Amino acid sequence: MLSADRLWALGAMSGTSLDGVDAAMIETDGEVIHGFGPTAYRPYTAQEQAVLAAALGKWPGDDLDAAARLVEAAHLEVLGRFDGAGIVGFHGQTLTHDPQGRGTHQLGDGEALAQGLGLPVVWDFRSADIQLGGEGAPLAPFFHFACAKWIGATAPIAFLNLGGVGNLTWVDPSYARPEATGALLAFDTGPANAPINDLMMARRNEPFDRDGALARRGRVVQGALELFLDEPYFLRMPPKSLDRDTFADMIGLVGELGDGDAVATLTGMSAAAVLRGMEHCPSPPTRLLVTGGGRHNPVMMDMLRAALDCPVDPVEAVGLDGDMLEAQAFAHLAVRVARGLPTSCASTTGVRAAVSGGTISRPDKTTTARGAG
Ligand SMILES: Nc1ncnc2c1ncn2[C@@H]1O[C@H](COP(=O)(O)OP(=O)(O)OP(=O)(O)O)[C@@H](O)[C@H]1O
Ligand SMILES: CC(=O)N[C@H]1[C@@H]2OC[C@@H](O2)[C@@H](O)[C@@H]1O[C@H](C)C(=O)O
Repeated sequence: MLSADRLWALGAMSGTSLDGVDAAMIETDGEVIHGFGPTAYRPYTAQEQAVLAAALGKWPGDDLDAAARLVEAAHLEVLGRFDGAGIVGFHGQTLTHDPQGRGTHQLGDGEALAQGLGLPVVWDFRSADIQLGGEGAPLAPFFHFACAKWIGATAPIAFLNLGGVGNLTWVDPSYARPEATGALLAFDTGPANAPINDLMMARRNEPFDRDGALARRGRVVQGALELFLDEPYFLRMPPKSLDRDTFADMIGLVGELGDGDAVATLTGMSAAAVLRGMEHCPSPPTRLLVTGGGRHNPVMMDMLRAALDCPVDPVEAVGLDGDMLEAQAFAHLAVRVARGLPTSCASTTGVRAAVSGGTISRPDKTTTARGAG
């Protein structure tokens, strides 16, 4: 067991958009956030992105070494820029997420990172949760709970991450601990930016619809939107989670449309998935705080604002950093794992009992797999 006291922790996230590695330091005891530190970003080159994209969904498989070494090297480079961290939370790059089938796999060896950085590294955050019947995702909600406390929220609020996939966390900050029954409800809402990015790349050789410029010129085609909303996923009660490409077929729904209408409709689908998700909140949140790259898309944000009664703001409105929240989350979770505190519970992943996931690898080569309830 590592020190139970607060410490500076370094977290890294390589998200489903495959754009690069976000890294951030926070001071935390795993319960209370004491401060936010420096951040860094290491984009993947186009060549690296192609290697990672080719590896998506290929786990389990035996041809993943080049992709794994690439992920480790990128992380070593960006994490090596920081000083003063006592522990590292390393998420890795999700290749496969299939909780009811193949399991979940985040590419990259935390043991290699521990040796390379000379620091304890917590990794493989999701497997223990799945072994106990959970979805293994989302895991940021326990950090969202700490963020709600940090910003002084006194009434229920919700955090929405608009990454490649969308995920929503409803938080009641009146509870003392995140695993308390009633404190949290979390789940993946649906696709967010991934289908938009894929369509932009396929049709225009551009990585994303910057500022929603193309969507703004198109219109949402209702028939395609309704077909999309017929997906059984939206009827499932949370907790529930998605792989990046679970909804890849939705691009077919807009296949006959011109570029503007196609992107507008995909943007409308992502927003509509969030709106469906909001109906699951135990009570209407007083505010929706949006993190992840989609908060930069004014078309998607306006669609949410038009349909919701509560204010919808980027997390910067409360002093948080929407590009780094997930990296900070895995720093915070690393400290929770080191302290044996839970990182998920029934209302965030559907796990049978609150569980402390993750494996701790130390530079002296000792490794501890957690997973105790
Ligand atoms: N200015 C912008 N206009 C429109 N979309 C944007 C803008 N900036 C970022 N995005 C979108 O946000 C995406 C990146 O979001 P983010 O970094 O949150 O994803 P991620 O962390 O990889 O995903 P996940 O949270 O699913 O793991 C980009 O690929 C793009 O689609
Ligand atoms: C399996 C996996 O990597 N899931 C990601 C993905 O990206 C967004 C959404 O889908 C969420 O479930 C999760 O990431 C965040 C960090 C989470 O675990 O909270």
